[in-house]
Amino acid sequence: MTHLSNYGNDRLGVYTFVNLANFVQSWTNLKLRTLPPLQLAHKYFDLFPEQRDPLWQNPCDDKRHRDIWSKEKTCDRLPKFLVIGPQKTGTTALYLFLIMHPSIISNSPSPKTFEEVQFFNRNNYHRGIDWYMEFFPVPSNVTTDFLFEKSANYFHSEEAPKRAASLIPKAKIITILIDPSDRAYSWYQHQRSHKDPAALKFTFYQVITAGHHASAELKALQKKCLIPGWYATHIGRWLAYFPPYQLLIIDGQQLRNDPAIIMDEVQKFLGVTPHYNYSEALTLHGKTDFIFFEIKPSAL
Ligand SMILES: Nc1ncnc2c1ncn2[C@@H]1O[C@H](COP(=O)(O)OS(=O)(=O)O)[C@@H](OP(=O)(O)O)[C@H]1O
Repeated sequence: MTHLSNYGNDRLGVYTFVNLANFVQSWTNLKLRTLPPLQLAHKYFDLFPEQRDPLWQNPCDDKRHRDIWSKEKTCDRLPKFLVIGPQKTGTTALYLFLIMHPSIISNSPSPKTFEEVQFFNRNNYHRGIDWYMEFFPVPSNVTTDFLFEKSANYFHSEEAPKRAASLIPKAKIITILIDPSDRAYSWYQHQRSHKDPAALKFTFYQVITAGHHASAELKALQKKCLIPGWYATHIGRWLAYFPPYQLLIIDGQQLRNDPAIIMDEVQKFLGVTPHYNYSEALTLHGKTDFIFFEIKPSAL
């Protein structure tokens, strides 16, 4: 985009390239050849395969980019923080608590990806940032409104940290951890309840103890079950792209037992205003397996 706008509409650019080509042709033995645009693109990506995967940056971070971007567009429709998972640690509970806050606004749900946008980890990324920003409202107050997105598979994604850091480098990152064996078991039960044929076929014991000689199906299930639990590896990857003060690790057990204290910590970490009184707003009814709460207007 930048190159097209810089050179395509720029007469000096065309002049420079024509003369450069003439110069090379006259003074070297290099044979210059060209191809139709599509074939040229294929050729280029054959030569530089690492450049097939784009890395989107915030168009508003550079004045030159901002100047050539459409006036109808804004960069304010990007999240200020991400809840990255991992799955089965209480991310839905945290999401529901967060959206109780008057200044915290989630993305609209994606019908295709079970409500989560899953932009940074999957091929949705290739749909581009306009596609992503469509999920977010234009904030009524850029300073005080906190847009966010929860995609629980970002946590263990190889690509997500690098891509997120490129587009939203100042974003805060929230992760929840529980005992990885509890997480794995909860995930396995989740798969069974969703009638995953492999999870229905094998016991949890078989899944976690499968060795080299196990069937490909069982090994694949084991990977999906256990890999998100390699907490140090995944957090290390996020920390390679985000400074530690932008990362909040929540104890999932405490979130379950004492959500108001955790939500106070989250508010402080985000720097969100006004302070929302979760102690008043959340009325837990003794059961920890499900989320029960009442929203009290007096909480503000
Ligand atoms: N308030 C609160 N705090 C912490 N944890 C809670 C809370 N409420 C529910 N849960 C438990 O969270 C588990 C589901 O986690 P997720 O919402 O992350 O699952 S998912 O990835 O979105 O499918 C799921 O765990 P399991 O019951 O062990 O499967 C829920 O019981």
